[in-house]
Amino acid sequence: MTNVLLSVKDLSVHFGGVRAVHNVSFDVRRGEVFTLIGPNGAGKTTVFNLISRIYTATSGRITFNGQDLTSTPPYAVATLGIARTFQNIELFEHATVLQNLLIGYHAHRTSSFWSDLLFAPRTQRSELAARTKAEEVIELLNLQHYRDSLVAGLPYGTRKVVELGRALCSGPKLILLDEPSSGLNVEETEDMAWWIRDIKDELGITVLMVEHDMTLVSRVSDRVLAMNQGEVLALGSPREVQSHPGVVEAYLGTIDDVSNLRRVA
Ligand SMILES: Nc1ncnc2c1ncn2[C@@H]1O[C@H](COP(=O)(O)OP(=O)(O)OP(=O)(O)O)[C@@H](O)[C@H]1O
Repeated sequence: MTNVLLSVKDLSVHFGGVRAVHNVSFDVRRGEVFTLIGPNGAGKTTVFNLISRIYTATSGRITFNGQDLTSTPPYAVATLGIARTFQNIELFEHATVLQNLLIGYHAHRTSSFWSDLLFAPRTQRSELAARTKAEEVIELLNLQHYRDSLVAGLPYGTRKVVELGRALCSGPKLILLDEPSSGLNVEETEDMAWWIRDIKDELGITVLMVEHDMTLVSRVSDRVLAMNQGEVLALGSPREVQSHPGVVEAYLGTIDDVSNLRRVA
């Protein structure tokens, strides 16, 4: 088994005259936290949309766990073991936390209409497994207090954790986190750093993250890829990338490093 879980090679997508992503290549290794940084409009979310197959690449190749993703339909991407959270939280607002987590478990599994209708042993086993997984995630993310609360009534920071939980319930090999700290205060961002570490260390899930908060990036990332105007600027440890002259210039042009960058959402 190769050490590389996700491989992106010479990836490009152009929208009319906009080169949103241009000749981008990187590998994400199994078990690491790999983070994409870059100023607004750099192409980070577009890379996520290409991996999730929401967008189709103009050229290039994406390989996940040895399988070519380039022409895989979006629903099949999830069944291969890729889960995702969004910049704008996507949950069922009028369902409880537990119900959202159960949906997260079932969303990417196939089931038989007759088996479900008759609540056959196979369906019963699946329900039990879903419940066990949801409880495991509730425990991991400390959501016990909110298990039966409607999502609509929860504070933003808690909803963000529930969305993370929903993604974890699908049992992914790779989780894509799109700006996990956006909208969170400093304390909630610290908690998020703990969850990301736990996801990696306790669950062994590989994390690919887009993030603007450089404190969070430095705390959790094994490697960082900086992008600007659709292209790769630098790749390395958080420290190496933050002090890379091209990265500093892309962000602000004058400061010594980008460590105090925290985007106001
Ligand atoms: N569907 C689309 N149609 C046209 N242009 C697009 C589309 N999606 C993205 N773009 C353009 O591609 C460029 C990269 O956008 P993208 O959202 O990937 O940047 P980003 O690095 O994620 O920025 P941010 O940090 O602000 O979220 C932008 O110029 C954007 O306007």
